[in-house]
Amino acid sequence: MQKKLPLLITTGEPAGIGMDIVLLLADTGKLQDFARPIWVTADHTALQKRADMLLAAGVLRSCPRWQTVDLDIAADNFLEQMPQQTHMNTHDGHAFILLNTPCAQSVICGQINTRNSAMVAQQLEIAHQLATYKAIAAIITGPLQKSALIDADIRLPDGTMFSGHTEFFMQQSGCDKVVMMLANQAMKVALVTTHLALKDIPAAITANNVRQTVQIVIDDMQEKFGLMQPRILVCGLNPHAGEGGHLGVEEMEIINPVLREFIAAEINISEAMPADTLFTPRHLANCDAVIAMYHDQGLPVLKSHGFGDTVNLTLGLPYIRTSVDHGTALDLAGSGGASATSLYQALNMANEMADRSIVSGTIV
Ligand SMILES: NC(=O)c1ccc[n+]([C@@H]2O[C@H](COP(=O)([O-])OP(=O)(O)OC[C@H]3O[C@@H](n4cnc5c(N)ncnc54)[C@H](O)[C@@H]3O)[C@@H](O)[C@H]2O)c1
Ligand SMILES: N[C@H](C(=O)O)[C@H](O)COP(=O)(O)O
Repeated sequence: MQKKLPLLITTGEPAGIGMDIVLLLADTGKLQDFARPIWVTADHTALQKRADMLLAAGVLRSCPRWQTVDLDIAADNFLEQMPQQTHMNTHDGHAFILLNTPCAQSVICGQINTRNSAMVAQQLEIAHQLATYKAIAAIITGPLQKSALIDADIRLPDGTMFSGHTEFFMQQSGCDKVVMMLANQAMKVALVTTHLALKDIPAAITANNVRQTVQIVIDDMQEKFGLMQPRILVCGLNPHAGEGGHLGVEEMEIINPVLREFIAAEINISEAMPADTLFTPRHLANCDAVIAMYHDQGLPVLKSHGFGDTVNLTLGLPYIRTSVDHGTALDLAGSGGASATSLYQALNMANEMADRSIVSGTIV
């Protein structure tokens, strides 16, 4: 039988709860639910220290066992070495394989230290390289502190400000466009724009952006969720979807002409709808995905229906990437108060997508 490739978890900001939630799932045996090796990127020393804290807090029953691999990321043959590691799995008593990504300075819970931000970025680089090389089935990201990477002057590959995992993986993969989607039991919400200041959003609502977003949502609802004829509802940008042009013209001039192209092609999609009433049970009952124009139009509604139980995923990438729905929760790091449910859901979704996908003839 073909071996299944690993799921890779990046723990993100070391002062936050990324390591805590991995340890919590390891302690309860839930990392074994996926019948795949689990690889984790983190600093070995910081992880051990966090485990000790959680043990002392009484939230871990025992210290999870893991096997540490010291990576020589700078080595030319870094990627060639990695597939040989796939024989290491979770059946030998280890909860996971730790790909050690050392911090520059020791980690203090809840205290951002921008000297450790390069290590956060390095985790993303490793994840991208392993996914591109098809050494892993999927990337599952823990939370990072965007402001820390910005303050450390860590930039996206195109030299612009670091704004999130979504933009990082998009640029590293050479994609022109990807789509942020968050999903829970209540709904799936995809965004036309991601991490943009409110004042910059209208200019980003172009016909091309709307068209690319819709197409990626259709393609990935089919490929990643197995929904061959997805039913999609689309929010307008303005109050009351522009009120016939009296409260904004983006719906009439940009959004609806694009949506009519898809309707003419017999795609089950709405024209722009007033966002205030779109998210009501009557509409949601008859739709597979909502497309919102911007971050805080869609995500607050979705998170109010299941924060902590939601998965963030990136559509349109050449590999599978899911994520937790929450941030670094600096206030909870090391306390045992963090919930690991979103990480579990993100692992579960990535695993299901990997089981469904066939990459280069290899079942991942
Ligand atoms: N996936 C990601 O990398 C990601 C996602 C969202 C936010 N962020 C970043 O996180 C940082 C902090 O953002 P924020 O304060 O707005 O959001 P946050 O999610 O870190 O915290 C919001 C509130 O929710 C609580 N909380 C968060 N996760 C929890 C968990 N697993 N269990 C229990 N309670 C939890 C926190 O204690 C806090 O009270 C920002 O830099 C933001 O950009 C990262
Ligand atoms: N908007 C995301 C959320 O609410 O979960 C969060 O900022 C993370 O984004 P990235 O996955 O791009 O880092």
